[in-house]
Amino acid sequence: MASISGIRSPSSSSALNLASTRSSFRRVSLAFPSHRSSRHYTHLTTATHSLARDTSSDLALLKKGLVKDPRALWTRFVDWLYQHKELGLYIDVSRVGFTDDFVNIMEPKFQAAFKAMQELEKGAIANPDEGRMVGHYWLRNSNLAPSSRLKSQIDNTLEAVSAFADDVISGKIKPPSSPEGRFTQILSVGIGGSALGPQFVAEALAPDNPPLKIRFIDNTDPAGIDHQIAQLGDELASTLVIVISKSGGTPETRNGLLEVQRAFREAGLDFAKQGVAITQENSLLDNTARIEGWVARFPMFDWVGGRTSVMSAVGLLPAALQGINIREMLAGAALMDEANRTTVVKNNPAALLALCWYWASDGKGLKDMVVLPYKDSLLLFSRYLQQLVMESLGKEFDLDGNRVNQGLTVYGNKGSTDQHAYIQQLREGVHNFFATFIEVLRDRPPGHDWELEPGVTCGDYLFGMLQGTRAALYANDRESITVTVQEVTPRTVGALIALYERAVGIYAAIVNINAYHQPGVEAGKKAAGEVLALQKRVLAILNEASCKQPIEPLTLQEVADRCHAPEDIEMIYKIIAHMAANDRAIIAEGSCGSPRSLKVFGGECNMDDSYA
Ligand SMILES: O=P(O)(O)OC[C@H]1O[C@H](O)[C@H](O)[C@@H](O)[C@@H]1O
Repeated sequence: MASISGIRSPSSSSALNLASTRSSFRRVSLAFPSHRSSRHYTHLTTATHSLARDTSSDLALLKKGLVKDPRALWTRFVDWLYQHKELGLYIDVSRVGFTDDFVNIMEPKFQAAFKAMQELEKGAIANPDEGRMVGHYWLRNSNLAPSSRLKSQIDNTLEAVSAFADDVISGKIKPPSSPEGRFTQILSVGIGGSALGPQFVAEALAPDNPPLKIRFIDNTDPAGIDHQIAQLGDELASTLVIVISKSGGTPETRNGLLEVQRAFREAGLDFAKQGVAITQENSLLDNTARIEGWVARFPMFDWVGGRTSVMSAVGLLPAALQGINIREMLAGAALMDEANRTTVVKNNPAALLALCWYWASDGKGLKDMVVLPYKDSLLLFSRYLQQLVMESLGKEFDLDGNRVNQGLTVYGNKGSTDQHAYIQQLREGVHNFFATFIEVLRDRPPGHDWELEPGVTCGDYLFGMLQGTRAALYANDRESITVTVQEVTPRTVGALIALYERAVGIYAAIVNINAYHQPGVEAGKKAAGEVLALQKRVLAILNEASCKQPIEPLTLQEVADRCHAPEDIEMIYKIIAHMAANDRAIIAEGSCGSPRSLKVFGGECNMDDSYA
């Protein structure tokens, strides 16, 4: 059957192959100058013909772009509004322009995705490349765990985390040499999934005066580490250091630990009496903590990925120590998981998000997701989602081995702050995004509000800014989702995390990728290792040169030749520039601005340095 532009559409109806549908979309769209209207048009064109529907009214609608008539929009709003009563959470997808036909086309894909999620929850090897189960949903409902052994691991860990936190807060477990007689600070050392969840939860939920305050070392930046340690000052003596690493071998985390241990030594403190490890059993970190006799060790499980580990000891222990109700967080997540098990797309909150993501980004990440919480405490949500979404969905190959270069870019900060930064471009500039507003209805705890002008509170302004931005973006054909919660509580934060975890899982199933591995991360790590190995050779050559009488400054080419790595001369230049800036290489002649002029030797004469 022919579409209106004369291009043939895919023929089957419910079994419609979205990949071929997409290629038809693309060809059809060439006929239309406006990207927005062409895309709407093409979706409908293919859909309506393949499903043999009456298209006339929809076509007229699509030619006009998004629904703009206020009454029609209200109807769309009411028709599609999702509400989770118990959580007090709403999702409004009315400002995303998907059509009913698109929903119908996607239905089989969603049913397959729901099935995949059911299998995953039953313990299937949902991460085939790594041969692993994917069990973060069991963490908030251990009855779902596929064996009693796993269930008791979850339950026991939760008990142990709660008991340990209680004992630390009450002072039963205390640091050996603190005048305060109890722990007052947490220093969390970890990176990626071993930092982002705890950081988000702390920012969102820590009370103003928590029993223990938290700081993070989440990088191998020496100045950043020094800053955290300096800020602790004398309180280092009452700091509980939690080292978090699933693998137990991440270099940045190891470096953070070594730096902190050095600070403890310099302060005359016994690190082991203040150290806690969260890691997989028998990892390097686990063995170190066991041998050195750290205060406590908590397990991470093979079947929980770093980016979904916030409901394991990784997120729960730091949260509990800050006085955050972790059982409520788990309850919120469990309620959301339950809602996400329905197989009716319209009633499934995570599926609704996945549907919008697919529509807005053509199922290929062609548009970015801008996440805008209008609440300061949710500032880190977009940073948290960056790893959850981009490490899960950003994949080169699909499950069948086809090169797909999938992904969905996430960024954002908070409203209304961003209104004074980049909303200008969102409203009027390059149209390469869709927005997600996170709205929090409760402005302040009851009884604290006041009107800063007649009839208007500070929170009314924030509300007005959100609604105004949403409307202004939509008026310029920029689509948005709005997720609304009553308050930022452990329950709603747990629910939000669970919502996005599931949306990522469903979306990944729809686009047929493995959301649970991260092969791309290894390339950078491997290359970093090679750089450090080369650096050791460069250092040995330079130090040897500095031992000569007289000292023998070398050109970059000479260094490269002596390292037997002439092809690495650019990297050798960068290594030397970095070492020179840190007084470990001496520039005898020339400058880094003209690399060929450089002559260098080592910062110290050390003939013991060897290189292979
Ligand atoms: O928890 P760790 O094993 O130290 O891993 C920390 C992070 O490292 C990696 O680079 C992975 O890509 C992340 O998914 C992970 O969260």
